[in-house]
Amino acid sequence: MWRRVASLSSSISSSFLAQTASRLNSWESLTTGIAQQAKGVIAPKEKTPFITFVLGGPGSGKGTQCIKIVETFGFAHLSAGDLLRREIASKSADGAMILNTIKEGKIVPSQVTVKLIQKEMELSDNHKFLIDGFPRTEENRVSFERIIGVEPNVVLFFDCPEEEMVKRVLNRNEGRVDDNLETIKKRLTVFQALSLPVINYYSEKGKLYTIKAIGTEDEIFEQVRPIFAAFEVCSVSAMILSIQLCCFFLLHFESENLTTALFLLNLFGIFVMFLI
Ligand SMILES: Nc1ncnc2c1ncn2[C@@H]1O[C@H](COP(=O)(O)OP(=O)(O)O)[C@@H](O)[C@H]1O
Ligand SMILES: Nc1ccn([C@H]2C[C@H](O)[C@@H](COP(=O)(O)OP(=O)(O)O)O2)c(=O)n1
Ligand SMILES: [Mg+2]
Repeated sequence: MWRRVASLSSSISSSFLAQTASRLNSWESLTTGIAQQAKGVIAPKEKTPFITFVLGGPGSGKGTQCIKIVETFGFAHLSAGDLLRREIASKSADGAMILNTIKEGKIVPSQVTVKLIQKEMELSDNHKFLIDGFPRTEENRVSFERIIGVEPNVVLFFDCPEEEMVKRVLNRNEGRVDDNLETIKKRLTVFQALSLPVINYYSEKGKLYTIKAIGTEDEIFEQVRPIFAAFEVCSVSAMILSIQLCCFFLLHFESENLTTALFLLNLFGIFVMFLI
């Protein structure tokens, strides 16, 4: 299963060790919550957040796939673009600046966006977050790490040809100020220059899952589904293994045969976990 997931992308080039370490950390997040706590975000909550960044060019289908991930895996969906548009609509102090930046196809200063994301995370009862359209720059990424204090567990990259993205954006029909040919061209240049380095950074860290974002919405989701399904399987396996280990130590002094049997069962469990 793990190798099948990895083969989804030619750009998943990181070492097995990096991926295993990342997964072990994620198991903690999904099960026990003993992993490092995020500054200011989850102090009052029991579980460590499980964070997925959803990246891709404009119109690559991030928002569309996020809806499906939420339905299937129960994440909270935080769209950076939606949060910024809400700021514009609320006529807040930053509203005019955000509107001009978006019209120009540029990126809003990180501190503004990260504060909006942080507020939503604090308000949410969920501990699994899909952060859509963020980080779009290295500055976004560093600012999130500094203010929130955690790294993502998973980074999805929806890889879509430019001409398809342009076609989709021009047909989006949501009344957005940036859905016009002039702005989309600027956004694509910004994506190449500022967002691709972030994607490469996560690829090197072994956290990137590249999705070929061409085909029907359902076909694309069939590439996304196994990624989260594998994390769920891992968290269940980790729980089973913990229970087995408890039994092993409890029964250690009771019966030699039982101890040997449980020891072998544990070895088998570990073997299976590294296979999936
Ligand atoms: N697989 C797909 N094929 C064709 N159109 C799509 C597909 N996925 C999404 N769309 C449409 O393309 C537009 C952009 O999708 P969206 O999810 O808003 O992308 P993003 O959030 O990456 O900008 C929307 O109108 C959406 O309905
Ligand atoms: N991290 C972010 C995300 C979005 N923005 C701004 C600039 C983007 O062009 C707009 C729209 O972002 P959004 O994610 O909604 O755009 P798409 O869904 O990719 O078309 O918001 C930003 O400045 N910083
Ligand atoms: Mg979107």
